[in-house]
Amino acid sequence: MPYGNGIITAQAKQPLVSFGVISDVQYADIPDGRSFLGTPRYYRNSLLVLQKAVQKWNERKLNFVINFGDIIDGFCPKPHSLNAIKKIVNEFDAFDGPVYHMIGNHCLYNLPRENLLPILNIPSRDGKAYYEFSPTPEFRFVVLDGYDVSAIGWPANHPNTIKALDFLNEKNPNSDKNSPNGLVGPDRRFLMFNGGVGKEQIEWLDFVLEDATRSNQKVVVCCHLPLDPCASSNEALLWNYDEVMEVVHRYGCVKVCIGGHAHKGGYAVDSYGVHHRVLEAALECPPGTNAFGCVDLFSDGLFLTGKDRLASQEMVF
Ligand SMILES: Nc1ccn([C@@H]2O[C@H](COP(=O)(O)O)[C@@H](O)[C@H]2O)c(=O)n1
Ligand SMILES: O=P(O)(O)OC[C@H](O)CO
Repeated sequence: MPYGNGIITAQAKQPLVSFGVISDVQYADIPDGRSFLGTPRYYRNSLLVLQKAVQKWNERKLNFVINFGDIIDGFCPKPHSLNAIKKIVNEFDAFDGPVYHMIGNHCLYNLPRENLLPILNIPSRDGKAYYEFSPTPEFRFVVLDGYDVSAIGWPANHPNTIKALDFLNEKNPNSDKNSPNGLVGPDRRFLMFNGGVGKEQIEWLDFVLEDATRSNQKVVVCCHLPLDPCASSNEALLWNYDEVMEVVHRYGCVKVCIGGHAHKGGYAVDSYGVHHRVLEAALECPPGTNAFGCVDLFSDGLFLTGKDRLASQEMVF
């Protein structure tokens, strides 16, 4: 039995569905490097981490997989971006079931939305990348577009680019808008490599959660950018995580929020009992180690079985 002594194990039930998770693969065919703060990044090894993940997900015959974004790294030489993304999408496609992708900042450093979304098979209208799916009648999964209002990915003259640049100018006094210098606490999220959820998406979220509540469904919210300061570094948070969480808390149906982007990962339960899990990055796995997970979803909780650097976690709803 792979699980601990929690309630889920004690009931020894069959999961409703089981799914794979991975985040921040950030593949590039370039030598190893480091983040701005000096953390090692293994750009080529992340491909091996993904291959190992797909092998495990197939062995376990999981129902679907969710990729939490940043499929390739911003340092990927731009003439190679398209091939690098296709290479990683092909690796995901070796999984024997549906794969749900979401966009991260590094995806958008490489390709504009209009080219990226079809490759990632993200259902889209006007370049927007939020959607939902229901793999079992009891649950809905909402995938948010955290770069809806963003200074990256949209054409330079797009209203969302202009809105994002105005917002950054208002919130971040540094000339390098990726620098959090002088910003305090969660205000350190007002960085160019983050983004926000726009008004139309907020309204859509409200509609979906109201509908889920009426249909007696529970909801898992997925977003590349984390939604809770206690589960993430301040620098990685969604610009308007507070506004999104206000909508989430209006309804009791959201049980879990899962994200990536903050590479060292995290976990917290907020004051409304919503679980927040930020996944450890595949990119930061030294060769020979891994970071991916298999999630068993039950009506009253889930169990995330993590591999190596991705911590296991039981969440009871
Ligand atoms: N504390 C920080 C973190 C980042 N930056 C800037 O963001 C860029 C990307 O950072 P990575 O961690 O992904 O390497 C980096 O080049 C810096 O411009 C920062 O200023 N302060
Ligand atoms: O994935 P990156 O390079 O955008 O890094 C994000 C940072 O970890 C957020 O603090």
